[in-house]
Amino acid sequence: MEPLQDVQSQPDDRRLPIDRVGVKGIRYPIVVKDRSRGSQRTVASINMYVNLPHHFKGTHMSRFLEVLAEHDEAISVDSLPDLLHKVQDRLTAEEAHIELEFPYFLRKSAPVSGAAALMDYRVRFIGTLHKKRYRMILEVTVPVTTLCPCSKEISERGAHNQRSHVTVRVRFKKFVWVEEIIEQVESNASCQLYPILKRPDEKFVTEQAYDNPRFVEDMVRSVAATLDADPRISWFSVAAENFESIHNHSAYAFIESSREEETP
Ligand SMILES: Nc1nc2c(ncn2[C@@H]2O[C@H](COP(=O)(O)OP(=O)(O)OP(=O)(O)O)[C@@H](O)[C@H]2O)c(=O)[nH]1
Repeated sequence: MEPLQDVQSQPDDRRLPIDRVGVKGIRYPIVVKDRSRGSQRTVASINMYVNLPHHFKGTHMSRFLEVLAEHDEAISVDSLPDLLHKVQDRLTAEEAHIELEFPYFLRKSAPVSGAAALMDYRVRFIGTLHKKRYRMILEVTVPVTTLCPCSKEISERGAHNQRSHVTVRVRFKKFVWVEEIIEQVESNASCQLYPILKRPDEKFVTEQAYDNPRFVEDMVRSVAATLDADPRISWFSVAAENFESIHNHSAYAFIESSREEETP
């Protein structure tokens, strides 16, 4: 058989380097640290990219999957730096990026009945290796209940409330558990969510939300204050989106750490 053309390796004369090129949406089994059970198996959607200098026509996409396939133990936060190094080497790139997004499951017991089941949280690990500089962001999105302080204040009866998503991103110098971020967000909400609620539980969460009204601004300020006080955290951002029950749009607030992103 005639040797096959290696189009990707051909030159390109447009003098336009590409910041990120690679593969998106690979579904792959991973193992993540679980504070109560040691580890948890889940399935991630993985994106892998490298930079591409202007003089190359294309990157070698099969090599990203080869790096994954050759990684014979489960992929975890600990293996992220090694994976990034392997991608950088195999693709002879200056910069490599790996993003893992996956459901993280926590067993939660209802506040009164104790009825327990698993609840999922969206977690992302976003790793970058630029030359020899490794940086990683842990992102956790926590769904909670918020009840509106204004609605409660001005209404004779009840107050509008809704499910909200609070998305926390952190860079850390010392390990931070996913569970810690979840707890920080849930403890600052009008009320946390539960997979199972019997009637006594439903009464409890209804009244707890009413007793703890929170604007979207309250959510981001109280979570930001907690993260800012944590010496392990070198940078953070907090975004809160209330899926308002009285509008066909959301309320939204965002705070980013005033600290410079310290180089690890
Ligand atoms: N760069 C690039 N590759 C693509 C594109 N569309 C498909 N491909 C991939 O091209 C790959 C084959 O190219 P390479 O990965 O270089 O395969 P190869 O040349 O046989 O392998 P190497 O010898 O390791 O380079 C296939 O896995 C396709 O998925 C595209 O738009 N850009």
